[in-house]
Amino acid sequence: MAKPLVLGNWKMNGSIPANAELLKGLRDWDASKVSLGVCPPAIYLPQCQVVLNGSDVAWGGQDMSEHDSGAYTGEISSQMLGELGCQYVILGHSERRQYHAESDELVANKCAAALKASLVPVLCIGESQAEREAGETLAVIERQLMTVINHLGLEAMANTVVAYEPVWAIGTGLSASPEQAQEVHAYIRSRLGDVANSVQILYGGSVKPDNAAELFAKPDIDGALVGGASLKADDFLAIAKAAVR
Ligand SMILES: O=C[C@H](O)COP(=O)(O)O
Repeated sequence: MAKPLVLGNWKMNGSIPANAELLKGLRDWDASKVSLGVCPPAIYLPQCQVVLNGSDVAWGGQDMSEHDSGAYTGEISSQMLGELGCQYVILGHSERRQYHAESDELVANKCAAALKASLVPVLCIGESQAEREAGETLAVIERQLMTVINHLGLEAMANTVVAYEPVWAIGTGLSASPEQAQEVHAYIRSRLGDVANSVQILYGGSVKPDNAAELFAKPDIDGALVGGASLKADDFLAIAKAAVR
């Protein structure tokens, strides 16, 4: 079983002074039992690099272009994230799929570009409330996941992280129950063939210090992709401590 991983997705939050305070609270983390990382807005990546360099805490992007370079105004490339010392890049987050019309194919292309630049893609997949109510959860997961697996090949999946994020649980305070999450995580693992045990499968959606331990107690939940609760060092560290096995 891979080492647990707890990643913070700051989304479009932060400021230089607030980040300084938050990063100061995180930088002494000892990653021997649980890996920890933050994904700030891209403009704050240099600040993270300065503060976290030499620490056990990793950092990464929240998105990137599928292209290497060129006339793509507003975009950031995998190489640029690499230059800033990023280890991870979140791809296919439901907010990108919803507000920027990202398709499964585009997300698969971005995952391939990330791997080419030696970044670890954190592939986000998950169903909407309507899809869950219609009994389509596993069909949605199958479609989103298999588009990427078919594009990259199973072997390359060993260098990725998968995050199950039910859209209805994101930012709502309504986490999936440990049993609901475990069912989907086990399904994801079953589709990863020979590399299943090397892939960290994270849960995301209203993870807080008070529900993290029961989620992490499930056998196929290897950590969390944390939104709101990653903005306070104490809460984020409490979640990371709950992931210690
Ligand atoms: O990427 C993180 C997820 O969207 C979860 O966000 P949340 O913890 O604020 O619900």
